[in-house]
Amino acid sequence: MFASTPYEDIIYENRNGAAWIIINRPKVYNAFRGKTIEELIHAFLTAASDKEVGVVVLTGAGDKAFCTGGDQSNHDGDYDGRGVVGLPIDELQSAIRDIPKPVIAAVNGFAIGGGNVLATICDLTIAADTAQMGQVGPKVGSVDAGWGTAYLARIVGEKKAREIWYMCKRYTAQEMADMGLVNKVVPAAELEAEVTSWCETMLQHSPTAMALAKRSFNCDTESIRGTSMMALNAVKMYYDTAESKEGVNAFNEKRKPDFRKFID
Ligand SMILES: CC(C)(COP(=O)(O)OP(=O)(O)OC[C@H]1O[C@@H](n2cnc3c(N)ncnc32)[C@H](O)[C@@H]1OP(=O)(O)O)[C@@H](O)C(=O)NCCC(=O)NCCSC(=O)CCC(=O)c1ccccc1C(=O)O
Repeated sequence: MFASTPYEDIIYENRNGAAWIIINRPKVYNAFRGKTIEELIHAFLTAASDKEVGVVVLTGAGDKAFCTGGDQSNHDGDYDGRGVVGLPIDELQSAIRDIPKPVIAAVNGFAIGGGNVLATICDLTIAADTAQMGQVGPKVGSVDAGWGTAYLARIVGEKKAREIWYMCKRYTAQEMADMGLVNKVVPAAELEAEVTSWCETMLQHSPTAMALAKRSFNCDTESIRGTSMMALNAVKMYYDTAESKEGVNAFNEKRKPDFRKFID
């Protein structure tokens, strides 16, 4: 029996002790706006305090995308919500890291931009063989300098992390598994069953031991939270520039950006 909570941009289901949090904006490839982030924070905090929940799954609705980051149609220097850049993205990232339960990213399609950062922060990542993952920030006038860069480097190594950000290529799920960003790749039709099976295994384990393990992993990279917060304020100033806006406008106008004109 599934218990569910009504939200507008996400779906929340308790599936036998696993909270499934599903970003439900398939028309924009599960890009997030302010409301989406607020609902995701609420859902993660709900799962954190629910004694019936032992593990959390983050995924996207439909078969096209896990999450493609900020909704570019709602981005004009600020996004449309609260927080430093109009998205309380820092609070969501902290919620995923801080809840004392494992979080699995079930990557069912594109995990791009801020969506790729969410998959990076989750404890585990299981991806469909059809998924494509990568960064677009420098192509669209943005950067997650903190969790998106320094923490990514802890996972895939400095050279690969720099390649991901500087080249803005799309990688297959298998390429990301080879780099260490994905734990397992499965045929798309088997993603839900595979994730459910990992949840069932972890639900048999001691919740306190699991929580202590997660906290201890986090300790080692905690300073990156400070980098992220500082960078968010720098990114806010960057979002107000014509150079950043050129990236957003180019994406929305479906053309290549012209950044060279901003060289002094
Ligand atoms: C996902 C793509 C690679 C898919 O490409 P393709 O197959 O060619 O399809 P498209 O025609 O491009 O897209 C299909 C359809 O979806 C719409 N769409 C896709 N992504 C978005 C989006 N993010 N916002 C709005 N709409 C989107 C697209 O317009 C099409 O709609 P139609 O109506 O059919 O025309 C490709 O689409 C792609 O690269 N998308 C990513 C775009 C992007 O720029 N994402 C934002 C990156 S920046 C970001 O996420 C920052 C937000 C943030 O979290 C943050 C802020 C400040 C500091 C740190 C962070 C942080 O990242 O943590």
